[in-house]
Amino acid sequence: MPSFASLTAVLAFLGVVGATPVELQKRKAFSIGQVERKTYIKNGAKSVAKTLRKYGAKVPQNILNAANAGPNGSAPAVPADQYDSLYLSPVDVGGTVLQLDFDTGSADLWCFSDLQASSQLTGHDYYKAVASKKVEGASWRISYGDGSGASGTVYADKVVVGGVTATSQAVEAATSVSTQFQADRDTDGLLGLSFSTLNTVKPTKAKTFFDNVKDSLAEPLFAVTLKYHAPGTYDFGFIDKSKYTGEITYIDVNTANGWWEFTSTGYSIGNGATTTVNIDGIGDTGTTLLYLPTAVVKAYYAKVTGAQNSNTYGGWVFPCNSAPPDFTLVIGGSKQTVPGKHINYAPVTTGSSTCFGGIQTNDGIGFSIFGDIFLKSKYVIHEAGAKPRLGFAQQ
Ligand SMILES: Cc1noc(C)c1CN(C)Cc1cc2n(n1)CCN(c1cc(N)ncn1)C2
Repeated sequence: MPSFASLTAVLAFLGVVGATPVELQKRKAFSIGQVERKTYIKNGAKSVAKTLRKYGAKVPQNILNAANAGPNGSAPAVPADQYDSLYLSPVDVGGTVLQLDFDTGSADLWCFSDLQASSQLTGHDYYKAVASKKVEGASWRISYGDGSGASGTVYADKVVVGGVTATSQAVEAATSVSTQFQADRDTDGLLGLSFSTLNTVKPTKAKTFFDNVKDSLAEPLFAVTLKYHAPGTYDFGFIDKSKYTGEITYIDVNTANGWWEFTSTGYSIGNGATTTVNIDGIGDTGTTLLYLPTAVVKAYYAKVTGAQNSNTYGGWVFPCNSAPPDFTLVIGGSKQTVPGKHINYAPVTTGSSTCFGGIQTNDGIGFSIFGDIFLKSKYVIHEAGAKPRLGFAQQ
């Protein structure tokens, strides 16, 4: 049985030989102009990188460099107050720079806008909605765990974060925001970095900024460096070796609920022994504190002098001059330690000698939340792709 190659050769030969002399004379020399496809990748290395990613393969650094892939970018994450209750990053939204709270626990990019009553805009920068950019028929409404929320309409506009541009990002312009956001003159809106399945735009969900830009980045990832009482960064498209020490430990993410959800397999307090227990939770930069199962929280505060679970203050408190112990979570087999001083969150009221704990129970939430108290000592890589995963390293 002749091989496919030999058959092909024969057919090719017949193609020419099969033409009679008259037909040969009829054939004029001609060329077909090639029309460049818009999506044609001019850069071979970029094409190789795209193919490797498509099939879940790691892209070697030399190919990444040759692909001069990018644009990558970095934005600062600046504490909004002295207690790191939230972090704000500058974002160019349709030509105005707004201070947005990058939130890996939600998927809406929404902002204060000139569609709101002007009384709600005092002290804010806000998005100038342009009628020609309106997404007709689209609306959004979001509520957060603390009861705050906002709602409005949708515009397609250019958004730039640290030099990385989404040319047609769904910008969710607020027509109304809750009293908590009206009282907070620092936050001009949020930039969601969870999975786009959590987006609230109707009738058609919108994509997050990261989903819109990830294929243009050198690598489909962003890395979060929140810091204790100091500015950190959100890096897009690259891993910055100067921002962490030791090894990166990766863990697979369960995306079924739209979050960066994973399971820790245990914990320890101070220099104590490790307790093996599965703790399912979400990485969430938009949540200030670290919310854990009641048994874990009780075990922790048993080691803090004067700690009590206060009805008055709605959570675990202790004397501000206590020295709470370190707290360690086991993630992907590695020990991820939170320094004790990070767990002294803030005085319960200004000037009080009673402080509110950075670790609180996840009662009523249904899962744990690894919020800023946990994150601000870590370098956390959020990698998209066929199998999204998180990478953890010590800062
Ligand atoms: C001021 C101030 N300082 O700290 C906060 C919080 C505020 C309140 N102020 C209105 C600011 C505020 C309230 C929220 N945010 N920002 C972020 C979104 N929220 C989330 C996100 C998420 N992933 N998970 C739970 N909630 C609630």
